[in-house]
Parts: sequence; structure tokens; C-alpha cells
Amino acid sequence: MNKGLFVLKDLCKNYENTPILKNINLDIFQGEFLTLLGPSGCGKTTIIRLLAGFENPDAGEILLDDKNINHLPPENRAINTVFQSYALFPHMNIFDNVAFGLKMKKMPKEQIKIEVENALSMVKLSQHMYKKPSELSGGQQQRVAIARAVVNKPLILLLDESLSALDYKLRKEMQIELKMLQRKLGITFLFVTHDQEEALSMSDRIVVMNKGNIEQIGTPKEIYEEPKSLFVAQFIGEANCFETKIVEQKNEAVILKYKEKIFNLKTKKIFNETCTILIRPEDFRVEKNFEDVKSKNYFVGELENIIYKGTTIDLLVKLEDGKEVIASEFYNEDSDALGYKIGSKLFLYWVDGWEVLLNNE
Ligand SMILES: Nc1ncnc2c1ncn2[C@@H]1O[C@H](COP(=O)(O)OP(=O)(O)OP(=O)(O)O)[C@@H](O)[C@H]1O
Repeated sequence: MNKGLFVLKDLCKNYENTPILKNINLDIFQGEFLTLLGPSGCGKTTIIRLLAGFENPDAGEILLDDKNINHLPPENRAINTVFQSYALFPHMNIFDNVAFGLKMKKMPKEQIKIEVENALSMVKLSQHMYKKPSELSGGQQQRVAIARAVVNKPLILLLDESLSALDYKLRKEMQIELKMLQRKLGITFLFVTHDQEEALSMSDRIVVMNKGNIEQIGTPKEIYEEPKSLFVAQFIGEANCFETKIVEQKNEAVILKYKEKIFNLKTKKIFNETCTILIRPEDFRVEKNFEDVKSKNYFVGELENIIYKGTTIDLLVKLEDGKEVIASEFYNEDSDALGYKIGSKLFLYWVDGWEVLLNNE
């Protein structure tokens, strides 16, 4: 792969002698939609603040086109940030809010008019140009903040929890709009969120962070389907985990023991003494009769609860050993007809290869 437009190299940041970022290495490529995802306090905003130049790293480098910009002031970085609070000027109309940065740069008036009108048309706010921010909805104000940032044609746009103040429906709409806008503009977006669904649906690549470290970098599909650690697997969606002992490791296969059950699974990975089998709820197939089970890989359990979720139903099943697992199925007209009954016996199986095997740390 090519080298990043921005490169973070062994980047470290401490606050009051506590390490907050520990040796962060990350390439940010030209034109990509990259998302920093992780729980509260893992250091996402700190990366944004270092990139924007609001803070200095304690060690390591920030490179832009191979040049170290560790000490370049924020105004010289061609970086714009959109925060969760839109930080619009309340006394200025929308046009002047968006024009502000260009006026500061002393761009000729006619040119400013063209650029601002362009940016506002891109975020579909042309008809609100002369209104004050207070006359716009939350989503519209968010779009003004984005227009105000992109009008400066930054090399990268940093978006810190930019959609989290919006209600669910508006947030979904803005996710699609933001992604489309990014494609149209071709500007690199670095987006921060702790919402895994948002990260999966918007990003070209996701950086999963945990306690100041990067756990995994990959496309949404890679992160979801091939998590490298239990932390990533459990942070991105639901996962049923089974801790097993290795009985035998053979050529491209492993024999595992979970409680009294033996599983023989294909894998190229090499394991130590123990490993975890991970199965997503949607990867379990549910049957009421053993004759319908189409794999050697199955569990037996009792249905404890059914959770209706609109398009899917979650079946909460207690296995023979007492462990509770979740299997989810698409809900359709037939689902009621299936007549799942609380307390009934169910067989849960999965297709060979749909499991993820993780070395225990
Ligand atoms: N100026 C500061 N002084 C001391 N500690 C700080 C400072 N800024 C951040 N921290 C601490 O650094 C850690 C990482 O903070 P950061 O804001 O980067 O996390 P985050 O992943 O963005 O979290 P959130 O999702 O809650 O915004 C937190 O424990 C926070 O308390």
C-alpha cells in the first residue's frame, strides 16, 4: 500500500504522567474515510487534538507528506475540525458563518461569494443562507459547520463525535449525507465515534482503539468478520464466546474441547493451550429437531426468551452447561409460524468456517 498523506509514527501523549496514547502508528491515506472507534477515554479525541495541533506529542512524529509537523501551529496545517458542539457564531447569518475563514484569509469578495454558495449548495442549505443559526434545526446547523470547514478546502477534515447530538433518524440521514459529501469532495475525513454501527456503515477503514493503543485497523468487513482480539470482537457487535482447550493442532486444523464437547475446525492459525471460539448471533442456525442439524458443530439448549427487534428476533438460549447464548434470525411473517416456545429444546449449529478462532491472551 502507498504511504499515508498523514503518518503518525510511534506517537505518545501523557497527561499528568499518565500515558494516554502509547506508540500509535497510523497511516491516513489521501481521500479515505477513516474512523477512530473505541470506548470513552481510549484516546480518540487526543489523536484529533494532536493532528490539529492543539496539543504537542510527548514522543513520536506526525508527518505530512513526509515532513515532520509536530510543532507547526494549527492555522498552518490545512486541517479543519468539526466538533460535536457546532460552535457557530450565533450573531452571524449562515453565509457569514461559512465565509468567516475565507474573509480571514483575505480572499476577494466575489470569490468568497462563489465558494460559500458552492459549499452551501453542497450541503443543501442554499435557501437558508440569510438565516441565523438559531433558526435552523440541529441537523442543518451541523451541515453549516461542515460547510464552514470544507469551504477552506482542508487536506483533512477531523470530525469529533460530530453526529452524536442528533436524534436517531436525523443521525442516520446525516451519516449517508456525510459519506456522499466526502466522496464528492475527495477530502480525507477522520471521523471519531464510539458507535460501532456508525463506524461500520460510513468508513473505508476503521481504527479500533483500546486504552491508548490501536487494537486493529481494517475495512468494516475485516473488523467485523475477522476480529484480531476478543476486545474487537465484543466491541463490534454481539459475539458468543466459548473458551476451549486445545486437544491437538494438526495441519490446517485444530481439535478443541469445550466442556464435554469436541470440535474439529479448519484453521491456518497456530494456537497455544487455549483458544476462544467466537460465533456471531446471526451465524447460528436454529433447529427444533436434531435431524435438521446440518453440521457436526452444534449445541443443544433451552429457549429462555425471545426478543423482538423489528427486522430480527433474538433467541436467548441456555445451553446444557448453563451458558447463555444469543441466536438471531430475520423476522418475517413465517417467524410467528415457527412457533418458538419458551422452554422448548433447540439445536444451534453453524456452518464450518463461520466461526472465528482467537488465541487467548
Ligand atoms: N487536558 C487533559 N488533562 C488531563 N487528562 C486528560 C486531558 N485530556 C484528556 N485527558 C484524559 O485522557 C484520556 C483520553 O481522553 P480522550 O478525550 O482522548 O478520549 P476519547 O476516546 O476521545 O473519549 P470520549 O469518547 O469520551 O470523547 C481520558 O482518560 C481523559 O480523561
